[in-house]
Amino acid sequence: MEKRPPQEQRQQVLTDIDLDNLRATKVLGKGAMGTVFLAYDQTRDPASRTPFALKVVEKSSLNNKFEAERRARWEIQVLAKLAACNANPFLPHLLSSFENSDFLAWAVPFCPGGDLNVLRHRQTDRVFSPAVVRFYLAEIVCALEHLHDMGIVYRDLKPENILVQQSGHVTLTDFDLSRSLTKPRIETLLSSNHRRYEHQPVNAQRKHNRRNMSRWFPVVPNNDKKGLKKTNSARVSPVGRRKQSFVEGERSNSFVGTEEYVSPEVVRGDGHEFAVDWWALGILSYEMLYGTTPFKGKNRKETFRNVLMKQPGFVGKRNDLTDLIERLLEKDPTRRLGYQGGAGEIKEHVFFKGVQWELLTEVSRPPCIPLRDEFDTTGNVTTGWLDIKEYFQNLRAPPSIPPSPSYECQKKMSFTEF
Ligand SMILES: Nc1ncnc2c1ncn2[C@@H]1O[C@H](COP(=O)(O)OP(=O)(O)OP(=O)(O)O)[C@@H](O)[C@H]1O
Repeated sequence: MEKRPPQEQRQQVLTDIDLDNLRATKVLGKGAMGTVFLAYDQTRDPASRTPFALKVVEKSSLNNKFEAERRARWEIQVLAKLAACNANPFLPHLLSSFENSDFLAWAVPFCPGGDLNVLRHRQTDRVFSPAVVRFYLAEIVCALEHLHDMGIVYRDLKPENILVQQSGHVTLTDFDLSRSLTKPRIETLLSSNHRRYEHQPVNAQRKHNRRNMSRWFPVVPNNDKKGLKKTNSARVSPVGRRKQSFVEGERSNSFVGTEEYVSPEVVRGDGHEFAVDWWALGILSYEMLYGTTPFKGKNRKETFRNVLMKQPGFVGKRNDLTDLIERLLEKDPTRRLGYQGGAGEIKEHVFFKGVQWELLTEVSRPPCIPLRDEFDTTGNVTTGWLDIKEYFQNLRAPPSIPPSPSYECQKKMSFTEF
């Protein structure tokens, strides 16, 4: 009889994986690029006690093979870096990877709680209380801070990419859109014009790209007339980025990421950097609070126009959270909270007053603790085994939709220790 694993997943180390030695129990999700399985390593873990998430990309199924493979390899690289730097508790890390002529696959810790979009839809009124928003935002700020310190812009922050771990703490997923701001790139940028954005017409602003380079170099004024080479770095390959949605609230992923989360500087086609993540944090905070994003229009054009022109609307009395949102949704990236002082500036906002940043993982009662539904009450694995290679052979049939995860949600939370 296979027994139920302990509540907290043990620290996993998978040195090598081979698809032939893995057993999958179900499909956890499907993205544009790959399929994510709940898997076990039969050789090292014959009792199937230590599940992990295995993302598998079938090379022949990729529309834009070169670009998609590049993105997959980049994601593996980011996850490997995260593993090497002793993983942040709110970021995943690479457990192992595998490649042959047909597949690219990599393993990361399993998050049984699904994503924040699913979780929000399970709440009364489909919104989180400000205390819950604070809990999750604090962890996400720490995750983004860690990535930015590594020189990586995440560029795909949205509830669907925030997963709930067994412990109830969150972790980011999906790094294929992320991008490194490398030193040579920064040097190139330094030779450009650093005039501050003024409130100018969009076309004029387009000429004044800028980056925050103070993290690596002191920002010095430079009179070089040549403008920055425009980066269309948020653009992704024509590979569709539509993510399978398991609940209401599905939204489309476009050539610039997810439309409702795209920042004004990206819409304008200006170069962009870390501040795009702080913009997305503002959209995320708004959606967690109100259950909708602030600039959503009837179509992409209207959404983008709203992103550029419209101010976010707030219901009811203004408070610390609405102030934070407003400051993150500053259209001019150079005036946006986090632009000058990075995550530190956001952590100091009054909404986070009292948060003990070093003790976030010590918070014993996160808002929701997922139930391990792949195990029945007697501790047996409830689902059958799935042959991964066979799954891809049969892929012509539509993928099955995984059930929503189960949660034990606390009715009331105490944030006194938080
Ligand atoms: N570690 C994990 N634990 C549990 N489920 C996961 C994990 N990683 C991914 N998933 C599930 O698989 C889905 C797809 O994963 P992911 O977003 O990484 O794939 P993708 O192909 O990169 O998607 P996209 O089209 O957004 O690029 C996620 O939305 C999530 O539901």
